[in-house]
Amino acid sequence: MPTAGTPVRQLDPHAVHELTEAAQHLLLSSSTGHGSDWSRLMSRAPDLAASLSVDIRHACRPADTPAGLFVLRGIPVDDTAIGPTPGHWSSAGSAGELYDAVLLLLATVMGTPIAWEGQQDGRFVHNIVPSPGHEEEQTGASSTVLLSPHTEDAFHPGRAHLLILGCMRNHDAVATTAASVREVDLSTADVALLSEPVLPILPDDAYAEAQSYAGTPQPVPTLWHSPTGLTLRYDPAYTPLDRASEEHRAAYARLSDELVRVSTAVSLEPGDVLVVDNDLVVHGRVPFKARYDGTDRWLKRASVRVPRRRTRPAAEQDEHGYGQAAVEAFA
Ligand SMILES: O=C(O)CCC(=O)C(=O)O
Ligand SMILES: [Fe+2]
Repeated sequence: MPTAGTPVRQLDPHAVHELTEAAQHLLLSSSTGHGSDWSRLMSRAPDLAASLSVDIRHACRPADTPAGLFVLRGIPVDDTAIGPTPGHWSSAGSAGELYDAVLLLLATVMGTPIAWEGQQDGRFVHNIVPSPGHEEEQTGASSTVLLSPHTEDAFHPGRAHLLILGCMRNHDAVATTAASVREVDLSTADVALLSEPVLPILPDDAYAEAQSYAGTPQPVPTLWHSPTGLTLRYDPAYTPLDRASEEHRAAYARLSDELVRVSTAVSLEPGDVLVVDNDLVVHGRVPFKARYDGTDRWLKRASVRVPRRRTRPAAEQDEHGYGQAAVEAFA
């Protein structure tokens, strides 16, 4: 069970049936005989998503509490049928592709799915699995370290508005952590300091190519007021804090402490779909010991842009994004 306090939106059996039928239809109509043609599949997703019932659309409405997240529950996962957990994203192939299609449909109801050429081969649905040799990284492939709270793809102006994590398997109940900026208690002075563009956010280890980008990293604000309230862009593991003044660092540390204070742990169960507002909520993961025997924790991840959402500072339009481009589905 997710920790008490996480809003859970239960899908009824009828909605689940409808969703899985639509996902199966999407896969069948995009089958090439040896896998799925994902560009064909993506092009068919909008019509199918638009035909889904009001129950599903209602379940996909924006997060409506300051926690900025919710869990969709009720989708069954057959632990045997999905096969072993892949040892690395690059060997996942079509493993669990029914759930890729389910996540893409949900993502399409919520907005426009995005992918990154420089990450997981440009796939729209990523496989998050612990991988040998990556145990201590600050990426989804790690395990033994705390994956510290972060905004997803914080280095980039095209980052997702919503992050969707679908659970395939989680035998050890390893928790995802989440903390909302709308729940922190910070002084007006600290908010003002952290609203100044002082520090850049560098590309994370999942983006090898962006890390060798030759341009100068551009400083960005950590906090700002958007029309809906306080909003953040935060990834301390990739922020060169030593470039800031002592005063700025102290304010940043107070924000970090507050995010820890309000943090919740969400232990996803198979079939759970966690939807996180990436403008309000930072997420991470507690440390765990990988099994590396085919029964490891396995999540699917999709990223969504919400058309016409105006939560980002105008100055972001001038950022170079370290040469990376977010690829929008149906563009
Ligand atoms: O493993 C998790 O629960 C979250 C990993 C993560 O940060 C991500 O998938 O973006
Ligand atoms: Fe993440």
